[in-house]
Amino acid sequence: MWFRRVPVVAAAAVAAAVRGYGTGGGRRLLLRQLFEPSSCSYTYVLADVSTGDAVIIDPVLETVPRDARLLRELGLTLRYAVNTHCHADHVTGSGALRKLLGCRSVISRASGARADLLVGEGDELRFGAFALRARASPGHTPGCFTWVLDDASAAFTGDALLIRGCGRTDFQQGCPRTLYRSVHEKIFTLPDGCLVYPAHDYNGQTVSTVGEERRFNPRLTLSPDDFVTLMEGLNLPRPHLMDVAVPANLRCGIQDDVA
Ligand SMILES: N[C@@H](CCC(=O)N[C@@H](CSS)C(=O)NCC(=O)O)C(=O)O
Repeated sequence: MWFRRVPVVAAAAVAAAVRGYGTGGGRRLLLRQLFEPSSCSYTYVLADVSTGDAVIIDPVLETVPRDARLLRELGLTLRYAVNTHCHADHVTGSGALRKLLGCRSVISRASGARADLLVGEGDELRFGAFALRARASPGHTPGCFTWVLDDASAAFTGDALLIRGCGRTDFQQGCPRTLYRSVHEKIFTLPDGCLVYPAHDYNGQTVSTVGEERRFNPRLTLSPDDFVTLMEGLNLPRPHLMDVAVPANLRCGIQDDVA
């Protein structure tokens, strides 16, 4: 709720206000960034160190064995397997993780995909003393969501905002004008120091900050009209797995045929 239409000037105050959520007991967060090389995808594991409750963001089918092993080794209980959106370049691992570990799969209602939990703006996922809150950030797809840690110290931006880039807008009902508005209104309104963790990187970068992207992102620092022109002229090749990935991901987390 507190995230809705936060003006830039109020962002620091908002961050301070929400630090009260579960921080009194000296909570400790575990955060792991994991990489899948064939699609250059990042998967994130977040957990409350004290309780062992965990969330995984954007798992990839091929790396489910690795991720499940890590969760088991660390003694974590996976509560949610979250998809920031219906990916077009790889099959989600949320269905396989659900089968293996009994977690609940999550995606936005606006994605049109199936999952155990369909979320909307302001919804939150709690894990131990922590929570992730959902901010709709459509444009790459209509169902894209950015998940923000409750103290606004980190944002998992999916394909809406990449490091010095952004998601393409030329398929899956993508819209450059919508993406521009999403990033400016829903991500760039977070505190400068908020860490930006994207779903992909193609240049070996791992993490950025809201302040850095607001200043240096070569696409999102353009005017809205110039951004639209740039995005409409990208002419990128289609992701090679698109025809397999999109139908599989629309069955996100509840497919019986993907082990
Ligand atoms: N070559 C890859 C697909 C690369 C790609 O299109 N990436 C997407 C995100 S995954 S749909 C994107 O938005 N890229 C933005 C950009 O500017 O490159 C493959 O074949 O899988």
